[in-house]
Amino acid sequence: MLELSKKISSLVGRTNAEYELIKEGDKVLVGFSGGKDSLTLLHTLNRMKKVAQYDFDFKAVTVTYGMGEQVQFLADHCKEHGIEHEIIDTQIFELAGEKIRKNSSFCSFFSRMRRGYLYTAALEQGFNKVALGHHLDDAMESFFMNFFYNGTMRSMPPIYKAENGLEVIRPLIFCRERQLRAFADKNEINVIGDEACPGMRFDVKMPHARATTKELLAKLEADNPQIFVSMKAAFKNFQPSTFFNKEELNRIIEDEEV
Ligand SMILES: Nc1ncnc2c1ncn2[C@@H]1O[C@H](COP(=O)(O)OP(=O)(O)OP(=O)(O)O)[C@@H](O)[C@H]1O
Repeated sequence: MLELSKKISSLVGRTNAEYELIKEGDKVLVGFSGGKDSLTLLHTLNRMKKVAQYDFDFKAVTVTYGMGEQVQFLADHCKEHGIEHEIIDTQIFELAGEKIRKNSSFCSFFSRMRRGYLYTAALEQGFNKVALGHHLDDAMESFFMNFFYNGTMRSMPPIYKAENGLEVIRPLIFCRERQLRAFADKNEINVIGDEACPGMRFDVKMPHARATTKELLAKLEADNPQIFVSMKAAFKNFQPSTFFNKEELNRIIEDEEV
């Protein structure tokens, strides 16, 4: 078994208990890109399965995009560690065609399509949960990107129910990206790169909003090393009555009148 830091295991254990992510009898399909995040997720669940008091099943699934990706080493890696694994080959890249040439939101296209394949596989094979490897840096970057560029305040919850009935879980949501990178480095595992989306493996740069947000957060953290602790606390201490949403404010007034 790979060496998993106690910090990651206990953080994931606490997140799991707090949000009831994985429970007795769950069947969890794990999105496994081969990147450091989903790799850590896979090995954390593998360990959890061995030590947890409750029984659950999981399986790793890798979606390819029809870009000539070499993913056999991921299948070999899973086999070596006794983890069930499936590769789903798709033509997402071809479908994206025009969008990628115009460089218009191809990342979200890849992500939406990939999600679709993961959901379909989960539903067809009787899984009730889909686990993704998003971490705290992802949640914060996503929040600030939406805040600064899209006019919404939204992020990535540890658990939610999709319209198709599947529950999507993010067991690493309180882990820092650097902890996950350290896990891959320490175990000398060859991981797939950190690109924000597969199209970037070719010639497209990291999307501007993401790059700017990442940089900004890194600068702020250099000034205030506790900033992620505060942001994480803020995400649990959300006070909608202090914003401008009229329905929310009306709801509060109506509640007070009752
Ligand atoms: N090709 C894929 N096949 C299956 N699941 C995937 C694939 N790509 C991403 N995922 C899942 O979606 C999650 C989020 O993907 P995204 O590309 O945003 O993450 P990432 O930060 O690059 O993560 P990773 O290091 O795991 O690649 C991943 O952690 C993984 O669980």
